[in-house]
Amino acid sequence: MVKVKLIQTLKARNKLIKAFKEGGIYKTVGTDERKIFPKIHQIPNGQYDYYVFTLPNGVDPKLLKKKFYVFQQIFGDGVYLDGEFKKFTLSIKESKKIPEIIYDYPKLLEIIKKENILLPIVCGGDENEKLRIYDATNSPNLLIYGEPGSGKSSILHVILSTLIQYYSTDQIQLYLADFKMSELNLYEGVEHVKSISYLTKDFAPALTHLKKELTKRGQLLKDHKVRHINKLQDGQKPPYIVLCVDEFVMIKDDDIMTDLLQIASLGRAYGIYLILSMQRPSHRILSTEVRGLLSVRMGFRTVDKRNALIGETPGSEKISKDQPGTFLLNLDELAELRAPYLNEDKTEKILMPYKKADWKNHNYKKQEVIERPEETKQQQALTEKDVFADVIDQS
Ligand SMILES: Nc1ncnc2c1ncn2[C@@H]1O[C@H](COP(=O)(O)OP(=O)(O)OP(=O)(O)O)[C@@H](O)[C@H]1O
Repeated sequence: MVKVKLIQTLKARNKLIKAFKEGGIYKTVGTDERKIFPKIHQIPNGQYDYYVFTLPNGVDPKLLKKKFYVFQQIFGDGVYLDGEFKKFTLSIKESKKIPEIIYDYPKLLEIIKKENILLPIVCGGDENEKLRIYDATNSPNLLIYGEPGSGKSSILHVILSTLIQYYSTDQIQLYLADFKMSELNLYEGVEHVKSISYLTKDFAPALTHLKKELTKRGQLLKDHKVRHINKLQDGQKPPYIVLCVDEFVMIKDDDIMTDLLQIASLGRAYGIYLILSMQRPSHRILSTEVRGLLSVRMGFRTVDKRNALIGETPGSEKISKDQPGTFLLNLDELAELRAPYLNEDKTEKILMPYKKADWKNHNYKKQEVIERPEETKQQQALTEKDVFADVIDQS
């Protein structure tokens, strides 16, 4: 037994030396150009899954970054290097290899009903293929990010098409924005969809409409002396609204951003929920204010550790390219999941029965025309304080 362990340790050590050799990570001394490799302090064993080593004086630490691909070639995609000047840790993460998850609506429905979920956001399955669905009425605003090809579009189809199948048009309305003009056009014609904006100039009026809707809903809650639309009786309850913005980073207009944040900050009580998707989380776009509003993150494979940290799913940079659709869910705690896979063709088939020939884009405008004039006058934005100041909480 001891002998087996010794052989494994030696093998692991030789593997790292091989990487040092192939990457030229050593210094040479003497006329015979003897190689001095980094000093290895820790080797993966049953207890640790990482190496610790220090560079000999005179070896440029930048070399490690430059030759990182050599570590990847030898240890695989799950390898990760941490350290700055001399001491480094090389972690070897065995990917959990969650098998591909088939999109199975009846199975999802069973879970939604069993767990009594009001606004179901489907996430995916864990290594035991146990499916996770959370309730957006508790965790209202979601951020999805990851590099191209990591599985963002597929999860959006999973989330949206589940909501479309689960709810009638009286129960949910979707406002979509697709600034890449590539992912969401297949939702055109679906009766639940009120608006699909491909340009920010079309999106601004949709947000203005939603702000008016906030005001109306605020008044409704005030009139009924309740704090959440779920507390209203059936028949009084307005539909849930899901606002989904793909490539949210393309919003360069400050006014639009302000409107979006206002909707997100008040949306929870009013039944308006936000889903944002982007490739690379950055501090510029994810300001402290935006981050404070996001209650859930789905971090698909990110280009590097920095992006993963900004998004708040540390480790999503280590997700293997061979496992598209795998992501870290940050909701209470971090969990590794794989989304069910839905491509465009399958989504198109699911959506077919919900498409209407007389569908018009931005048809919320029609709603506004039939609004009574005294309602339209009261359009200044309400704050939560305005609405609840004199309300006795009956919730
Ligand atoms: N959940 C999944 N399970 C298995 N494979 C998946 C999954 N999601 C995506 N894939 C695979 O990865 C490919 C890319 O997925 P997808 O288009 O969703 O990525 P993306 O992050 O939206 O990329 P882009 O930003 O370029 O649009 C798909 O064509 C599919 O082969």
